[in-house]
Amino acid sequence: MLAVENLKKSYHANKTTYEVLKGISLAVDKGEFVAVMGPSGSGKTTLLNCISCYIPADSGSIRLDNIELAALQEFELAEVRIRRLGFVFQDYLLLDGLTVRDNIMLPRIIGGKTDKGMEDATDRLCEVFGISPIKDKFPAEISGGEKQRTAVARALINNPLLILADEPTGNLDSKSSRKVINTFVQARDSLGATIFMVTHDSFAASFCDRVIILRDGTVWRELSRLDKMRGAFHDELLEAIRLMGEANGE
Ligand SMILES: Nc1ncnc2c1ncn2[C@@H]1O[C@H](COP(=O)(O)OP(=O)(O)OP(=O)(O)O)[C@@H](O)[C@H]1O
Repeated sequence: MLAVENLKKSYHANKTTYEVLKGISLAVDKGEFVAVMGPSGSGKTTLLNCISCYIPADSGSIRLDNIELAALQEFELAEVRIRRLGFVFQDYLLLDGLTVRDNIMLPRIIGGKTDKGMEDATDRLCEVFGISPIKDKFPAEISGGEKQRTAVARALINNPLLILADEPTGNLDSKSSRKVINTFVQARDSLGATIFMVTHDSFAASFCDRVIILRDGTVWRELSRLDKMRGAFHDELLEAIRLMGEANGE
């Protein structure tokens, strides 16, 4: 589904070059829910922005369903963003002037696919995520959890190959965070969605199938949940984070 190989990216500021991604390789399989963690400055957002086609990498390869993104022209990358990727942001980014239903349909409208199928797909997503009763409301009239479910439904409307989520649990408490993560788990289990999520939140990450930990622009460690209980996987993540802190002399 997603294959990243030896990805490198530097920023240049004040005549200095900052090497941020130093040869990242990773893969995400169809139907997997994968988290990327790592200390501040380890390159998580830069990696996500490269996969999102927002910034070009310096070298290396990103293949999405066997399409090499580096080989695409700008207009083709825009097509990938609109049709092949779904995005979920920390602040939901719903449009205040549109109803829940219209917000969900928006990527499809932007992509020019305004057929009858769009309405059916929207209604189906509203049902899956339990937001049918509020679909004619506006964002100001719904709860935080309902906004997040709307945002995840919107990310799924074009049947994307991959959902990219940037800190979706942000500063939420663990109860709200759990509701958000349940929405992703439901998207994976009911709709076969593939999800790649950047997070600082080990609790949220402990619901994932796999967690990739970055350190200083490289993949430091990958942990798979396999058949472990969530709590045991959370402990394993906390221990890995502690070990990384020790290795950093913290
Ligand atoms: N546009 C830019 N120009 C110069 N340096 C940048 C730019 N964007 C990011 N950086 C630097 O690259 C490094 C990695 O940034 P990035 O945002 O990818 O890290 P991160 O792991 O997502 O951090 P955080 O957890 O704090 O969000 C940081 O040292 C940052 O200062």
